[in-house]
Amino acid sequence: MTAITDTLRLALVQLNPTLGDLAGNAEKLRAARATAAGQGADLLITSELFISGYPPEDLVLKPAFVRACRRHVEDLAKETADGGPAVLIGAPWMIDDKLHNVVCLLDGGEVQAVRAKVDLPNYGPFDEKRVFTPGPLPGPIDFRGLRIGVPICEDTWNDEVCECLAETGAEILLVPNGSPYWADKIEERIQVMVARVVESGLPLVYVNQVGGQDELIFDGASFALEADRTLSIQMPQFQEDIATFTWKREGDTWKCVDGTRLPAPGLAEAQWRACVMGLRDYVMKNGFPGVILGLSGGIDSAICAAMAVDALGADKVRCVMLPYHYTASESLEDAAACAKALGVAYDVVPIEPAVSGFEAVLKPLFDGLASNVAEENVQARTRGVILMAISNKFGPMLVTTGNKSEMSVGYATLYGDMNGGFNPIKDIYKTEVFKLAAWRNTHRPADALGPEGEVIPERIITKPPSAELRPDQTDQDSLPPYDVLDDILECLVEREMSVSQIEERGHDAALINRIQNLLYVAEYKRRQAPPGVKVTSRNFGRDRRYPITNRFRDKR
Ligand SMILES: Nc1ncnc2c1ncn2[C@@H]1O[C@H](COP(=O)(O)OP(=O)(O)OC[C@H]2O[C@@H]([n+]3cccc(C(=O)O)c3)[C@H](O)[C@@H]2O)[C@@H](O)[C@H]1O
Ligand SMILES: Nc1ncnc2c1ncn2[C@@H]1O[C@H](COP(=O)(O)OP(=O)(O)OP(=O)(O)O)[C@@H](O)[C@H]1O
Ligand SMILES: NC(=O)CC[C@H](N)C(=O)O
Repeated sequence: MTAITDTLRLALVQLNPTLGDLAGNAEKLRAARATAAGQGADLLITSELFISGYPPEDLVLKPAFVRACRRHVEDLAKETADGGPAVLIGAPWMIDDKLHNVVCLLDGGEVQAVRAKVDLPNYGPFDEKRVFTPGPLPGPIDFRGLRIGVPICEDTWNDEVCECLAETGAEILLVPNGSPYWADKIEERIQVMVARVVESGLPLVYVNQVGGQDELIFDGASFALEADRTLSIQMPQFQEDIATFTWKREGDTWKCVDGTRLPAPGLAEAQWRACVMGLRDYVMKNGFPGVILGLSGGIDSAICAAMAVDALGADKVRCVMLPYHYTASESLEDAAACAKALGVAYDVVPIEPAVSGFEAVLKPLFDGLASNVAEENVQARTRGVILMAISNKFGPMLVTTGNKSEMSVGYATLYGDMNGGFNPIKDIYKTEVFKLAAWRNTHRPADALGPEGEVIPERIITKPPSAELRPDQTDQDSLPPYDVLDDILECLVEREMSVSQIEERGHDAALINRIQNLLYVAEYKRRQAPPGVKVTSRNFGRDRRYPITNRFRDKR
């Protein structure tokens, strides 16, 4: 092992670990280390809590799990006796009977140093104070003569830890992250990291996890900032990568001399790829052979089918059209055209006999009563029963297709179209669904498994949305136009604005009050809804945790 005097070959390892698959994650690390060794690396840096996967949530409250994580890290440490690259790897770790979120330096056959995370995030999707104890303010770690500062993710979102590392002699900041994606997150991260570089005067290397973990998407996009704030490395977004770069000592600072910068995708592509990655990893990591979904000829199921094909390939996606009396002939044509464009298996299963059966059974109870939402919901639930039967019989997971606008106002039937295991568009408002569908018809991301060209027939995008649960129904019979609804919802959900603030944007006060009421009342439905991909700064699920029983209404 040579001392690091003037040159450091540093491998940035952004990989997709599977939560809880300790042996699998350790194997991934071994393979990455072999690759990095081939690239001449002295040191590998991986993402936060790499051995367990991030975020492990309450799994770390199980002592057997924490012990197993440690065993795997100690085994990996022994393997560094081979004189190859050293490793910075994260793990849940007991220190003096307290559980910490740490990074270990593995080198020369041993765990050379352990650093605990100081700043435990407890907002938005994060809940770390619940399970971890904060560590003391750290000093640098001596790595073969180089003093490396290793703040862990949230430690860099405030100034204290990096300042302490700089004051105690760190020469470079190496930051393992478990930083979830949401729209415009790359810019947010870079802004925050630039502030740390300016305050500390140190170069900073930022390595993030890749992959979907339940609701959260980790988008990689690791990067490095020079001490003068130059962005010298930008790694790919939504993709695993291992890349080794050379850092040279220049005077009293370190500079990357061979950095490369890959352009990040634009917002539409990023949102699409996040939804696709979330669905793919949910399905694959939970061991499903594929997915099924009800394809209605409407836009929500069409976009979900396209995302599923991009995620898994057409041979793993089965679509079922379940027509009833109110299904327009255009819907049958559009669903068939969409299935054909995507190249998926497609069945038509009329629900009339099953709905008639329910009506006959209910007749003695409902006799003489006008038909209403009860009968409408029987249609949605009949579809749900049939789709779940296919899922049970053949094994694929049912994809749930409700967008964020519908999830907000409860415009979906419990145990009907809310059935399913996972929802790729749960955090996408309806107006964005239209835009993304049009975007995908003209763009195909490099890692998409679906075809080029129009995958969502134009008429599905242009016709008025309808649940087709009664004659001539459209969504706008009971909801305002989606651009109005979505603006009000975004103000209420993402920005927590008051009714009077929203009114100042030009919306009608009575309408805002009605939407607010629908939003609060639908909390019970959201608690029973399947999880889905988070792509905004505030999703339903991990982020927004409102009470179900709640009499508060903001009044103008
Ligand atoms: N706080 C609470 N905690 C627990 N349960 C609660 C509850 N409040 C009501 N409930 C129960 O929930 C049930 C009512 O909910 P649910 O049965 O779902 O029915 P509901 O919400 O009354 O009706 C479904 C609505 O979604 C619309 N929809 C359906 C299907 C597709 C689409 C679309 O285009 O995407 C739209 C449909 O037009 C209708 O407006 C009742 O049994 C009620 O007792
Ligand atoms: N005729 C149908 N055949 C198959 N699936 C259906 C049918 N009608 C509804 N579904 C399923 O139920 C979901 C909710 O459908 P609905 O038509 O009520 O409203 P939506 O939210 O506007 O969805 P979409 O835009 O997909 O029609 C659909 O996305 C689809 O998965
Ligand atoms: N794991 C963490 O500490 C992540 C927190 C950080 N603010 C982020 O979103 O990137």
